[in-house]
Amino acid sequence: MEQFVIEGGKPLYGTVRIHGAKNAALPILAATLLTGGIHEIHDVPRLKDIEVMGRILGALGARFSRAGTRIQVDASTLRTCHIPDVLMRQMRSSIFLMGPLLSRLGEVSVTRPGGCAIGSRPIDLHLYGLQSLGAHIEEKDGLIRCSASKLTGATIHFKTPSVGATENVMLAAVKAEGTTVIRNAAREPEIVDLQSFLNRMGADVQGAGTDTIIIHGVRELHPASHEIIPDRIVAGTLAVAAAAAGGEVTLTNTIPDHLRYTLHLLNKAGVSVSPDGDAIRIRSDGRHRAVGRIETQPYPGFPTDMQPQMMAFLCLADGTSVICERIFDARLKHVSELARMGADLTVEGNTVWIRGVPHLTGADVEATDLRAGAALVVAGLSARGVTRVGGVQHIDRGYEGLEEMLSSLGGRIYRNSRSDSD
Ligand SMILES: CC(=O)N[C@H]1[C@@H](OP(=O)(O)OP(=O)(O)OC[C@H]2O[C@@H](n3ccc(=O)[nH]c3=O)[C@H](O)[C@@H]2O)O[C@H](CO)[C@@H](O)[C@@H]1O
Ligand SMILES: C=C(OP(=O)(O)O)C(=O)O
Repeated sequence: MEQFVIEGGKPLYGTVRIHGAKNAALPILAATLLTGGIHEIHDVPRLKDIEVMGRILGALGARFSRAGTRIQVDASTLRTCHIPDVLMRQMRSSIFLMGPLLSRLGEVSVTRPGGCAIGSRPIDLHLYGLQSLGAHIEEKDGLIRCSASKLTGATIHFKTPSVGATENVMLAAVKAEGTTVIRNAAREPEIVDLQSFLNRMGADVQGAGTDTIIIHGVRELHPASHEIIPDRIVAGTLAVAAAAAGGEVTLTNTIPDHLRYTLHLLNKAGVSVSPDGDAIRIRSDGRHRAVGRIETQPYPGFPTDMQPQMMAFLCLADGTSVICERIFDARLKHVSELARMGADLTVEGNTVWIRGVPHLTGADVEATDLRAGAALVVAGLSARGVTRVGGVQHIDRGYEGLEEMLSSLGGRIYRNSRSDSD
């Protein structure tokens, strides 16, 4: 098992380019199954989840190849509609394959997806959406079989906005007969990116980024070329790391508007934030103030995927901040790890009171999921002494070479193999 070893207390200086977004790339790669021919996707990060998606596409019969940050997929040779359980379990995004397989082959069989252990994460909205388009769904002995002789457009009203369910329905509906309307759709930028890719393939999708998406079914799609949007969570994590450790960092290849809420909070805490075109400059002396009460919300609200990192930052703020996690029911596992580093945190239900302390102290901590791991890295960079963060495999799901990006900014962080006796 690997760990990050971090010598904290060093300010960060320099410029770093933000890679493409995992959460945009994954549904777009799933979309390549909708038709045969060679698709070309650019700026796809090298991440564990992308590798798993490649393995799934390969297991389904598609050809998947990477050259640098460009991925080519050709699904002309798609030969099965079954995804083995061992692959389904490796990430949440395996569920995105349901929509395209149903559309292309008229059937799909999967088991429940895996993903970060951050809550119960049901799939009822995915199944409701596909059923509304005419799919017959049966779940028996852990296997979900979904079939449809024909998909027909429908109006789908989600009881809560779900990023994944919105994307799955878009993927299934682009070739359905007639018009599909998704109401109370999720509005995340990654959904807008999926819409752009689908429209490049010849689909007719409008409204992504609002709560109503309208999809007019088309008969044919064709392969397309597309560049993935920058990862707003990676950018947000580096911004928060620079704010916590102090220094001056410029992030390039960003869409500052996608980070609006995170940047607003940093500003409120007294950090200097200057967006300039596709760049964002963060300047901080490492001292900042509490931000009051914040709640995670669907986009454009404060993102749950930034909650742990923001909490790590606020541990060092002057005063008390309160964070309420409203999207996932078990996304506070970093709290006990931050406490090992001297953070003063009190949890009640899904709400955490964060009383700022003058400094954190290096400790041995464990990443239990992707963003919890990122939060511990942020804490380690700003702590006094040495922090060892275990569970690096979770961090590798969402950050390409996080330690290299931070080292290039002067952070003292390196990857180490850990033996059980350590
Ligand atoms: C690959 C990807 O894009 N992952 C992101 C996606 O996950 P994901 O798409 O899984 O998250 P959702 O937007 O679906 O989840 C939002 C809420 O809806 C609930 N829900 C979801 C589906 C369902 O069928 N039933 C149901 O009740 C969830 O439990 C949660 O409370 O959006 C999350 C919320 O922004 C992010 O944290 C994840 O990083
Ligand atoms: C929770 C996340 O990912 P996933 O939905 O793939 O588990 C995340 O990116 O923070």
